[in-house]
Amino acid sequence: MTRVIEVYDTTLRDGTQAENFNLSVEDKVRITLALDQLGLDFVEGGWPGSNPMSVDYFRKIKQQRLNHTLIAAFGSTRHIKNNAQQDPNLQALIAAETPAITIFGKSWDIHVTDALHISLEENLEIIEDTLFFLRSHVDRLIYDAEHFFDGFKHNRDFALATLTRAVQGGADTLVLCDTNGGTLPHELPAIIGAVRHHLEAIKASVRLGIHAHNDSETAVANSLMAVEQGIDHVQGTMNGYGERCGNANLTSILPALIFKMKRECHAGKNIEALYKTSRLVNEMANLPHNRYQPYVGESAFAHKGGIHVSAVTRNPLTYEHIEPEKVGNNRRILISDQAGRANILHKAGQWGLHLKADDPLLSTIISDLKEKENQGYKYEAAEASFELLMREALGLQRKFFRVEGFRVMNNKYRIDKPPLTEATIRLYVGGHEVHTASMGDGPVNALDRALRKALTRFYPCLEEMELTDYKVRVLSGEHGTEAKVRVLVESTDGKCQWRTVGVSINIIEASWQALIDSVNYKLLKNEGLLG
Ligand SMILES: CC(=O)SCCNC(=O)CCNC(=O)[C@H](O)C(C)(C)COP(=O)(O)OP(=O)(O)OC[C@H]1O[C@@H](n2cnc3c(N)ncnc32)[C@H](O)[C@@H]1OP(=O)(O)O
Ligand SMILES: CC(=O)C(=O)O
Repeated sequence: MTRVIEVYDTTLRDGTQAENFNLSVEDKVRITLALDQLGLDFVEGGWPGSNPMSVDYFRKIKQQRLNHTLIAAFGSTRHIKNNAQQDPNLQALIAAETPAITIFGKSWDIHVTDALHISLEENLEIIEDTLFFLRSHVDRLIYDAEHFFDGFKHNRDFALATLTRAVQGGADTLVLCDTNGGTLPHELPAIIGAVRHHLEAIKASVRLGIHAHNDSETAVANSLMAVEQGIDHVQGTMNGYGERCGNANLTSILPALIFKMKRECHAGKNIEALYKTSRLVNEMANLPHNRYQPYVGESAFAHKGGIHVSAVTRNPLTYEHIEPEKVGNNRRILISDQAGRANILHKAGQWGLHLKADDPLLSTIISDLKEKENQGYKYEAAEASFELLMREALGLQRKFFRVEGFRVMNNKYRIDKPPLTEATIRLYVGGHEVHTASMGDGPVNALDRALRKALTRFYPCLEEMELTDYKVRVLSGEHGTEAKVRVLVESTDGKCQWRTVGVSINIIEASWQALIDSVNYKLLKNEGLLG
């Protein structure tokens, strides 16, 4: 009989051992609540013997109502100098008052002799009596057999003996850890088979688990292979954070278990929350979301090549391994020089523009797009500019204003003072000539201000708009300061965001193009002309 797979998250403990991945106590509590919503069985909150923050977390999480998740506190076997009752680490674990405790111990003989400087027999003793001491204090007692796979390969009898002693100490779950992440999937069946055989021989009735690190980039594959071999407790972290190259990534493991291997696990009940939970973890850690991440990355279901888009719009199965909505993600169609008719028709439909497959303007739009991309424009990240380009081609662009010219002056009047920048603009709105000037922190800021000053009395909605990001990319390094630049501008009006692009050998001209597109887009939006 196959058992329900237990999923154990260690983002808050092993995840925070990753470089640059740091969480406050409040972040940890928020992530715990989200993981509970997702339906994970365990959340390992930290090592209470390690730092006051972990202690604080265990105190605060007790005040929260969790629907399903059991909180686990983590620590090592007792120190050789202490007996279990007096070991400060074990005392801290009990004080955390969690329903589960996870203890890691050494399985690899060189760790015992070279890292702990104790004998193999002493290591067996500290495993057994640590677990024995903790047994009565918790519902679930989990033993992480650190470096189990390496230990097994070097000294099989000793590695197996550590498991025997963990069982004798009262562990209900034995987790085989690939701590250095060097094991490959094909090695697992023989090792797990030997462990199962050993446990049967000693008549142990325990769950077997896996905890894989990603140093060979096989942590997810190893975890899934372990499940194939009958393991029914899987540890990992959200987005794969963890010491060095990370841990097994639960955002890949969960959908694979549920949708592909058809295994039952509680997290399956709310798997459509996977995408937002994965993003929440990154937001809490103030890290960018990896757009290429399987299942939960923004590009995981983004189609760029014309051939792909054509097929996917006819039947998504042609280029998608699962439906994006199943994990809370969505399909995206990209616009670039690799687009074909299907990409353009899809965007036209999305934006409410009437364009038929046999309309000759379709070819005009595609050739305009490819010519512009060849000049350096990139519409993938600036769809608002492409929508304007399409409207222009379809004769749907409104002329809100006509610019006659602009001038930007940068005056470094004293070498020890910041420069003063001023922009002037001359434009027409209907029959009115408008001539404005504005100072700014820099040329783009001065232009932006002068443009709004000129237009706001005709179009007050521009007051709601602000530029939120500005990126410049040099397109060819061959001509030094004469190289072309691409400017990407991100704008918002508090309700939505849009991105526009400009390209020129002059950075101010490129910025101006992106700025003008952004303003035009906002004006169209305000008139309800956007789809
Ligand atoms: C595989 C893993 O990821 S395990 C988790 C690793 N995570 C961390 O290390 C983060 C939290 N760690 C910490 O805050 C600190 O390392 C502490 C509080 C645990 C220990 O700090 P310190 O007492 O200063 O020791 P230090 O950090 O140098 O660690 C080495 C000590 O741990 C002992 N130790 C290491 N593993 C074990 C173990 N499984 N069982 C018992 N003792 C152990 C070593 O024997 C050594 O003690 P010694 O110097 O008396 O021989
Ligand atoms: C326990 C653990 O984190 C490891 O062995 O990698």
